[in-house]
Amino acid sequence: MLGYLSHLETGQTNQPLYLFPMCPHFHHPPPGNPLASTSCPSVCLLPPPLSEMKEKNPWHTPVTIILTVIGVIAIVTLVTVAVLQNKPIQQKYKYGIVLDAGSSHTAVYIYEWPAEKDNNTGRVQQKYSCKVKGKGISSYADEPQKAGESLRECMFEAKKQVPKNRHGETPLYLGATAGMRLLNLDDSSASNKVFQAVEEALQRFPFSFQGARILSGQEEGAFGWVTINYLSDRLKQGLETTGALDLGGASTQISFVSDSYNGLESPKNSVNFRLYGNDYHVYTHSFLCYGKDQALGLALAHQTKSGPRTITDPCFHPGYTQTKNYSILYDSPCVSERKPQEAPLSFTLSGSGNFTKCHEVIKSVFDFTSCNYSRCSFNGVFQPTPQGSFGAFSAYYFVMKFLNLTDTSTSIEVVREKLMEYCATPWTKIVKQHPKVDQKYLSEYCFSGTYILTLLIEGYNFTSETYSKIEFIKKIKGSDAGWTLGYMLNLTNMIPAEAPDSPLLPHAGYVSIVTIIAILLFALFILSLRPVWPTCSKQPQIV
Ligand SMILES: O=c1ccn([C@@H]2O[C@H](COP(=O)(O)OP(=O)(O)O)[C@@H](O)[C@H]2O)c(=O)[nH]1
Repeated sequence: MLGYLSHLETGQTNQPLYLFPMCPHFHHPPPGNPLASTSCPSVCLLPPPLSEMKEKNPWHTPVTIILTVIGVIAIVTLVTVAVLQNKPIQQKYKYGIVLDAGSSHTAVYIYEWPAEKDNNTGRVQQKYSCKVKGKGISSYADEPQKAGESLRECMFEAKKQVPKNRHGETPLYLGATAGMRLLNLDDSSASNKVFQAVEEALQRFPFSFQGARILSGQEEGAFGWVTINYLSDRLKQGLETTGALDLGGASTQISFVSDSYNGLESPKNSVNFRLYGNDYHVYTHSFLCYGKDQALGLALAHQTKSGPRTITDPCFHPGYTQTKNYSILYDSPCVSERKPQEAPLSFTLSGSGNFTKCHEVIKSVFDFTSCNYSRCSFNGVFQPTPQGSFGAFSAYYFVMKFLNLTDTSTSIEVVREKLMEYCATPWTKIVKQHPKVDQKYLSEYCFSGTYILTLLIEGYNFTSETYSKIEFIKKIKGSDAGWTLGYMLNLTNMIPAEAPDSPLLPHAGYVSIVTIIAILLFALFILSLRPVWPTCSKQPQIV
């Protein structure tokens, strides 16, 4: 047992001097009773006489002190180096801008991704979006300059959103869809002038402008499919993919992977991708003129074949009336050839709000009779049976959200009943219920809802079971569903064909393991000094 009272050895003081460096809570014994058990609860190290201390206490030998200091420094260095070496580089971002020049409007999207992750995607996300005021660029055919001007406000905003030092290296793309496809069909010179005007306008901004062009329907469908599968991390993880349903104003796209489609039957509907080491054969088709605005035109053309002055339209609410100009309606190349001879200037449309009849009118704009393939959707277009889950976005979402029909666990029969009730609601009541909604949009929801249901069920052959696998979506993880992100990922080569080498451990895991090992090493080092540890006893000190 080691227990030392210094005064006995030194005899220098009357009051004993207790030196218990290892027993910090040990207090001086009560005066007059130096032997009484004191408050040191258990282990006590009574120091050796000062003269012996240097020899007997290993903590005080220079070698031990030096070793301990070196050990601590080594561990601190190891952990610091590990942490710094593997610390993600300060989050610096890169940016890409895509303008979606749709038939009804243009939207500007800014994407950002960590600068060091250029080639290891799954990290690109939408930073900002801006809806350009006014109509789509195709509606400026007669005054192309205004198409360029219309983009300025959102582009100035984009300039503020992207840090100045990144402006020059930020790619800027403009992709035009069905509105410009139609204008190009109708009047290619007007379409070129619109492009010239928007290019001139975009070149004035400090970004790296990569050109403006019309996307093919196939690209629009395929990049929408890439976007939603990228955002839901299905591509990177090699999971079963989700189909994409995109409804625009002038065209609509369906894209999905089917076990029964390898691209041999109707190769024009096949798009192949190799992404993150997986091969995808995607079926895709874009129906020009079957976006919801052009489909309404088709339905109206069907009802005005004979050039009447009035029509009773079942797709509009009872009490709704509108005068429409024949030449405006038949201006679109989707219906221009069907313009009735000797039609008056205009006709008056009166709503009757009858879902069943509206469904019949809408069905008449589809051709379900011709099919030269094993199976078709409509208009003689090959399509495998829908398979797996689907994300339905753009106007699908706007319309179904407004009608409160985004819950696809609701049976198709119930959806029909709800639409029936909604269409039959008098226009005055609808306006009262939605005073803030633009009346142009408001008047068309009965038609649009009925059109969506017809397109999905009769057009694409969704059944009660597969309908329930559709999810109406606007955004995924904060980024809008649409073709723009997929388009940019493709053009910037940001989805590698092969799976990137992933680090063995994520950064946090790596740092934890290094820290735990360092602590264990330190503990082992301390334990290895055990033979030379000074000991302490619970027994009271007897002097
Ligand atoms: O808040 C909104 C915004 C858009 N839309 C409709 O969604 C469609 C989107 O068309 P876009 O111009 O984007 O598509 P494109 O025809 O060029 O593919 C159009 O019918 C719009 O009227 C809508 O119903 N609500």
